[in-house]
Amino acid sequence: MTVALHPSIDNGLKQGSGSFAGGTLACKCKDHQVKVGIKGDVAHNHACGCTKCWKPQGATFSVVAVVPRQNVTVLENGDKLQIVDASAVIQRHACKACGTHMYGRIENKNHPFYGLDFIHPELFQEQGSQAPQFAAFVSSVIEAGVKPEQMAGIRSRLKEIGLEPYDCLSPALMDAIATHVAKAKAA
Ligand SMILES: N[C@@H](CCC(=O)N[C@@H](CS)C(=O)NCC(=O)O)C(=O)O
Ligand SMILES: [Zn+2]
Ligand SMILES: [Zn+2]
Repeated sequence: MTVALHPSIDNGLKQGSGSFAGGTLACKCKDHQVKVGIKGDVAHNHACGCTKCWKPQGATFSVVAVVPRQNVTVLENGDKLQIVDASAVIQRHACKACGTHMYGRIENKNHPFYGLDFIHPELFQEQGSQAPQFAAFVSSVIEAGVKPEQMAGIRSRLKEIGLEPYDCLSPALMDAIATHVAKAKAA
């Protein structure tokens, strides 16, 4: 049996259209769904193995991407949203009823990723947004109960579908963070 990573990637990556104009994210409630409007395509879409990012039932990884915060608008039933952990760097706004994380926001203006919100593209009602590009925080799945001896199979399955596994973020994003830190220190 192949390793289950996440339902949106287990059958292979579905490439984005390259011209996704944005759409609506909907939570998993049967009625009074929380709906969040997103302008434009997502960026840096990736699988995340950390324990903080929201995953659908049974998934080992989250699939999460960023969009500029000004491109995110709560459209319907925003009264159902609550912040999961106000002390976290990323304040994840989740539906109180079904638990789905609708967007995660960084309020610390000095953070390297300030200005970007984190969203889960599988919640789009529309098709065509950017496909995942890599896998991050892969070793962290052990913290959620995966056995260390399962890791070789998980990493090889990620590679097989085209997602390079990293135990923090991708080199490009780690470089971006370090560049921000270096500039802040120099200032
Ligand atoms: N090993 C930790 C890693 C958590 C972590 O650092 N997650 C990254 C990727 S989402 C992060 O930037 N977290 C900031 C936050 O959750 O606010 C875990 O699995 O809980
Ligand atoms: Zn809901
Ligand atoms: Zn994460």
